[in-house]
Amino acid sequence: MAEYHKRNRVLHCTDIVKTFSSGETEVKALQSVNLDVYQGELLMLVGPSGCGKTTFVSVITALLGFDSGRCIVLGYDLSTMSDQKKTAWRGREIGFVFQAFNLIPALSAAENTALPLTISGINKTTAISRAKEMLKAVGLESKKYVLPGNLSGGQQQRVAIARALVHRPKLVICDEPTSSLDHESGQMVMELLKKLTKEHGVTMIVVTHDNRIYRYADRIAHMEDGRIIKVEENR
Ligand SMILES: Nc1ncnc2c1ncn2[C@@H]1O[C@H](COP(=O)(O)OP(=O)(O)OP(=O)(O)O)[C@@H](O)[C@H]1O
Repeated sequence: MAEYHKRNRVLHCTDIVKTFSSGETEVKALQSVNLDVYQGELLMLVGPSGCGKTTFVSVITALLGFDSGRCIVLGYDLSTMSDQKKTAWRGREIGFVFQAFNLIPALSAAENTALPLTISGINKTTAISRAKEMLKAVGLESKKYVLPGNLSGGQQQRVAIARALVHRPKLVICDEPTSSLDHESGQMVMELLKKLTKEHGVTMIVVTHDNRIYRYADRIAHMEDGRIIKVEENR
């Protein structure tokens, strides 16, 4: 039995449709997406290029609107929220990890990690102290004063993970977190994401093409042509 809590639904999407139009052309990026995601699980979203993965994670984090369907995320019905509420909600409840770590070169690991807190108005001393705790959780306590350029790719991604989690979001979206890493660093990053999911009760949705990391998923949602065609339990 998986360790996540099937009763606590973090995401509930039904019949999500999203069409992009430019001039005469229309692209049905999401045709009718249905998906439930539960608290504390690591769900991987996989599928061929262009099948709609980025569009879907943009919709569920309220970065992109949708045409029809229902999308409840962490108890919020996204179709009824104002843009201002969406921005505040996203900053508070969601963390993002990207393929390109997007660290600021002139800031130390601790300062980079602290950014979401300082941006939200928390004073610098408190922010740095919480950032250091988070760096400890990702195994980088000794690198807290080091600049990103002096860290390996795997270490930079661990700083990016610390930054994504420092404000204690309930949902973390990881977009190809291992694809710019070598095999060993990729496995370490996935071990870490899995551990943080279980220890902090956070829910992770990992978009990936990297089948070497599928074994870290609790479930794998397969997407094709704007639909989720299959969700597998990973035993
Ligand atoms: N802003 C946009 N305007 C027009 N079409 C778009 C836009 N964004 C995405 N699309 C189209 O929507 C479809 C789904 O794209 P999406 O980026 O969600 O796929 P993906 O599965 O994330 O692909 P990849 O794995 O290559 O990142 C594609 O046909 C894409 O060309």
